[in-house]
Amino acid sequence: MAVYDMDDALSTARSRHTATSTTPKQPTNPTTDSTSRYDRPIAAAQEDGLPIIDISSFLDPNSSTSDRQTTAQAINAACVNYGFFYLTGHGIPTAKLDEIIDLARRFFALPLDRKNQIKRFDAGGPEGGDSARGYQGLGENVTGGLQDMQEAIDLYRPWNGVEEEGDGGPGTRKTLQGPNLWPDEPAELRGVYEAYIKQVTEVGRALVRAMGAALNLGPAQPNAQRDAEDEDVFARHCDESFWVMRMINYPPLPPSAQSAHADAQQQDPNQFSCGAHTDYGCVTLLLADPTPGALQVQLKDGTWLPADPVPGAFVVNVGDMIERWTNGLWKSTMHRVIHRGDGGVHGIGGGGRVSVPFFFEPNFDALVKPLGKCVAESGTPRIHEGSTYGEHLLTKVFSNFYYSKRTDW
Ligand SMILES: O=C(O)CCC(=O)C(=O)O
Ligand SMILES: [Fe+2]
Repeated sequence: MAVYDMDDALSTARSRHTATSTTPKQPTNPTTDSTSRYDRPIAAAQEDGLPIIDISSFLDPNSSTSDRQTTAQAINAACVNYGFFYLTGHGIPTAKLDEIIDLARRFFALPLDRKNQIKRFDAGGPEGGDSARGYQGLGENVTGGLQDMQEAIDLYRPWNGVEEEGDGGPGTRKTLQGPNLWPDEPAELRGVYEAYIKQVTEVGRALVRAMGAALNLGPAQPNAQRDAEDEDVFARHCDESFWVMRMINYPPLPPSAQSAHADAQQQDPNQFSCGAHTDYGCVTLLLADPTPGALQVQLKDGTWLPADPVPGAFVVNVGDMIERWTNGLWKSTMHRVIHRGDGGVHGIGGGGRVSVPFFFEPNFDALVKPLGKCVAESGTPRIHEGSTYGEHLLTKVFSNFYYSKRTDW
């Protein structure tokens, strides 16, 4: 990563965060023609689930142009209608995916003091934390101001820029500039995950190439400029992807205080395993255990569709940066997780649901602004003046953690 002025990025991020936190949120996926054009796709998803897309033609250098076009068209339809789809043909064996889930589950089954050996600490503090990497216990993650019922390890692309001294003086760090904190146990976790990150990064690269083709941006010219608006524009801006990977365990949500005495089925509507949100970056490749009914995706009519796992497939969604690049032609769709524990118990961990999302993101210093062709096609003014992915990420890191823990969990 190129040298990056962290202080500038941080102060821009802080002011953006303050400015946006008071702005009412736009309705999800507004469309001018939501009663006609989108009726059928909504009904289709409600009956058949989200579309399934095979990405193999963008991973195979010998695939035919027509196979790639078919895939690209399917991606465009899925992104216009839902912003979510299942991805197959990625080439990562199902046994490897199962191992990733199993290793995460084994980590979460450890006693809390062992998990806290890789605890996330605030940047600038004496523990050398960077506010982002490491283990966070139940209730530390916050979405929309509410605590999520989850524990997680957060890993990021290693920081390749200059490492500056944190605000607390020598030995302290700036936000995101620390090393990843890998657990010692299970001993094989780190090696297996590092190999997986390489594989899933290749899938992310193929996916953003397919997305450029899906938008019909036209073939890349040899020696094209980084910001040339051709079908490789996303791939160039993600060539040093500042990826994020989370290992998450969601214990079943507890019954609310009132419902414990009244109707046990009735649950606190303000409690979420992960509150409704959009993802920050480019594309998310979500791997989850087989628990049904946990992840829900908001359709354009406002209803919530369960996105249950399909064996061997990733659940993919586009994030805020793709929405910005496409000037809203493809929306970064709201989703949430509600795991009540009635879907059965999976191995160790007492009914916890485990997922491992991989966020394939733009480069930290990638300047993301609406593409001219998408602005013209959307027929609406530019939705954003443009800023770096790093600035956007920092606003999210600041709004994501809860510093005074609830004690009733
Ligand atoms: O665990 C899941 O199913 C989704 C997690 C998620 O949406 C996220 O971490 O952004
Ligand atoms: Fe998400």
